[in-house]
Amino acid sequence: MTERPLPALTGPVEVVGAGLIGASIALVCRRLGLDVVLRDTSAENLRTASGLGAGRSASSHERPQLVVVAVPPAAIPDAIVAALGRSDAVVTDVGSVKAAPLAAVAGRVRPTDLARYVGSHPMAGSERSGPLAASAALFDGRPWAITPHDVAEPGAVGLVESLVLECGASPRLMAPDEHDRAVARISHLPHLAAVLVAGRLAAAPEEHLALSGQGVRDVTRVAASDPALWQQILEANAGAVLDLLGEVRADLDALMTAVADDAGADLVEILARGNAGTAAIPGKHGGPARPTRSVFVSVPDHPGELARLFGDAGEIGVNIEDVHIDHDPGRPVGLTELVVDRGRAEHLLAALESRGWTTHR
Ligand SMILES: NC(=O)C1=CN([C@@H]2O[C@H](COP(=O)(O)OP(=O)(O)OC[C@H]3O[C@@H](n4cnc5c(N)ncnc54)[C@H](O)[C@@H]3O)[C@@H](O)[C@H]2O)C=CC1
Ligand SMILES: O=C(O)C(=O)Cc1ccc(O)cc1
Repeated sequence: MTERPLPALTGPVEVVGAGLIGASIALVCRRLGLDVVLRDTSAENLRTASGLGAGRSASSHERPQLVVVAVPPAAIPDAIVAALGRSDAVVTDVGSVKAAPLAAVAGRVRPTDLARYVGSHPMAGSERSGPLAASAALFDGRPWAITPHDVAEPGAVGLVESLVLECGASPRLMAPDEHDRAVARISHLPHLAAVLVAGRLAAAPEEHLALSGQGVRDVTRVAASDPALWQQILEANAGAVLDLLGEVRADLDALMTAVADDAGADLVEILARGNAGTAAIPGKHGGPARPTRSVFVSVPDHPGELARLFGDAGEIGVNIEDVHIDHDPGRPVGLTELVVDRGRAEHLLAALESRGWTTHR
């Protein structure tokens, strides 16, 4: 991303908040052989994260090179201020919103200390929380925003960039305000859309739910996330989220009119805008979106079968872009969706069938 040499991440790295994101970063740092120091207000999460090999409990006299604040959004400003006061380390946070915490910190620390703080935000995670959901592979190939403020030290920005690269992620430098508008669009609004759709399901008749397929699962997955976390995220980014919700409200009115009036052309235009939106999402590694197609394969519920399927796809020479497994515990097979390059899908289907796999077209 930049031409200048980046400062090496040598540790110790201190992680404040050893939950999903914090423990995942800690696991990466441990894998690099760095000394990792953990802090958490939950003794249980601290014990679990240490037990998973994410690091050791902090003592009273740590001298970290880098502190990563990974606590819930509402606790972030206090935790950054405390970290800046405890040592002379570079401090970053991984919070989902950047401008409001920065303003809160800037009002409470000296400019020389503020210079050591650089916000960041990994665009990776899950609907699960806590250290048991952590993984050193969480950030592989994902974008990770770095949001320097005007007086941030270049060396501090560089060290955060080094962390991002060591985590296997792709650093994207941007201003905090711009970041917040971006995540309102690509994360917070999608989350709320998922919540609204999922909200129609909780009290739905069982025979309706029994027909659920992959579509409803795709659209609602993130709605399973922790409501307390999301309440804090939305509160911190209310302005940008409200702007988009206003646009969606207008779209919803237009959609209702088009459906009610049987206005086919208007409806097609609205649906086509959805096509354009999905096509605009870049490919996984930041390149242009490549058209993909899903190939569905029945996989027997035996150890090693999934590995055999992946092995066969590899021998057939087709790269798997993404995978979803729909496993019904009551049945001896799982349905596996392999997302592959659209131009290679037919070849994969035919080759898998010739190797004895049951596919679904
Ligand atoms: N969940 C996700 O997918 C993503 C979350 N984030 C951000 O990362 C941060 C952490 O989120 P998760 O790891 O998902 O949450 P989590 O709930 O898994 O972990 C948070 C941890 O912080 C601890 N904690 C709470 N208050 C604390 C305090 N004052 N001092 C020290 N420890 C404290 C909790 O005990 C818990 O272990 C949040 O700010 C969130 O916005 C960023 C990207 C993705
Ligand atoms: O699970 C997913 O796909 C997510 O999108 C998780 C997520 C949650 C919060 C963030 O700030 C960033 C990513």
